[in-house]
Amino acid sequence: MATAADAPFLDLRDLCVRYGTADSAPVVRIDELTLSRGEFLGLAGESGAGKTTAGLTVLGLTRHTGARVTGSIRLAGEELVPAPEKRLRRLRGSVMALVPQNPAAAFSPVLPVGATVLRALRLHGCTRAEARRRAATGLERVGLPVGHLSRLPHQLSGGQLQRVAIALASALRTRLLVADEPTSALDVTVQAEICALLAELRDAHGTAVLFISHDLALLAGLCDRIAVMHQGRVREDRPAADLVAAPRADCTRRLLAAAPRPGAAAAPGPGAAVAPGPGDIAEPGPGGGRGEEAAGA
Ligand SMILES: Nc1ncnc2c1ncn2[C@@H]1O[C@H](COP(=O)(O)OP(=O)(O)OP(=O)(O)O)[C@@H](O)[C@H]1O
Repeated sequence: MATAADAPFLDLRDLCVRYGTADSAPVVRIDELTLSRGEFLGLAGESGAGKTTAGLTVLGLTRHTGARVTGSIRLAGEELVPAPEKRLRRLRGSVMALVPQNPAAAFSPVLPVGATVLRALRLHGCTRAEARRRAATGLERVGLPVGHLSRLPHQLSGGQLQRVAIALASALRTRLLVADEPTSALDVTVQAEICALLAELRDAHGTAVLFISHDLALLAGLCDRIAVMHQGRVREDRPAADLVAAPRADCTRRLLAAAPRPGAAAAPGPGAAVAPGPGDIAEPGPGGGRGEEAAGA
């Protein structure tokens, strides 16, 4: 018999996100998507596929932009879709957090980054001394001198700021990170360092990571599984190595073809279709199945 310990850490069911009226077309419609403790799940897809909307909805952040969310998001067994804002605020930081594409937006431009870090730690129950200790350990873990905490955001590079954001997640012992294209503005070397830090965070705290990117080669090197979205739906969700070695959905093939990278995931073979296929274009009906079926796999 399944026990609570077997249950996925994050479990999305029949998740539907709409903007506008209740009968507007959904921009996200995920029948099922799960993430285990300590797992790295890549969420891939072309621009507009719904990746960011899905990630922000998990954190309860699309409510603020007028989204209508229905269905179920369970985090460690707790249902979040109808959860009060106060509860979501508490969970953000202590249990789940966002590593954004542009970390500068997460820090006040007029305060030293350390002030933001210490404030977040204090909000989540740390004493002043504990907050200072954890902030210093977090900075050390991401390889930055503690003195960087007294710098303003514009005095740090994009990669350094991203490290501070990860140091904060580490200091808060976050259990779920939604990383939304966290390395897309960084050069390849810094990108690799940030990915290594996320892996360390997983090892230190069992943090699960939902890593959003259109770059399948990057995801293949980092993630246990990859789910590929197209037009709001998950078209395939499989172990990363299998998915890049033998893509099933047309949208996956297009992503692979668009981002070949030496030494990383192989581009599809010459026979692979890269033009939109029927599985991508056809919108399955409301009772439509999961991605692999929609992709004609
Ligand atoms: N606040 C909003 N109001 C209305 N529509 C929105 C809003 N936010 C997103 N959308 C729409 O939802 C769809 C999915 O957008 P989303 O940003 O989630 O895609 P994405 O896969 O993350 O794309 P990208 O890789 O370009 O960031 C798009 O059609 C977008 O226009």
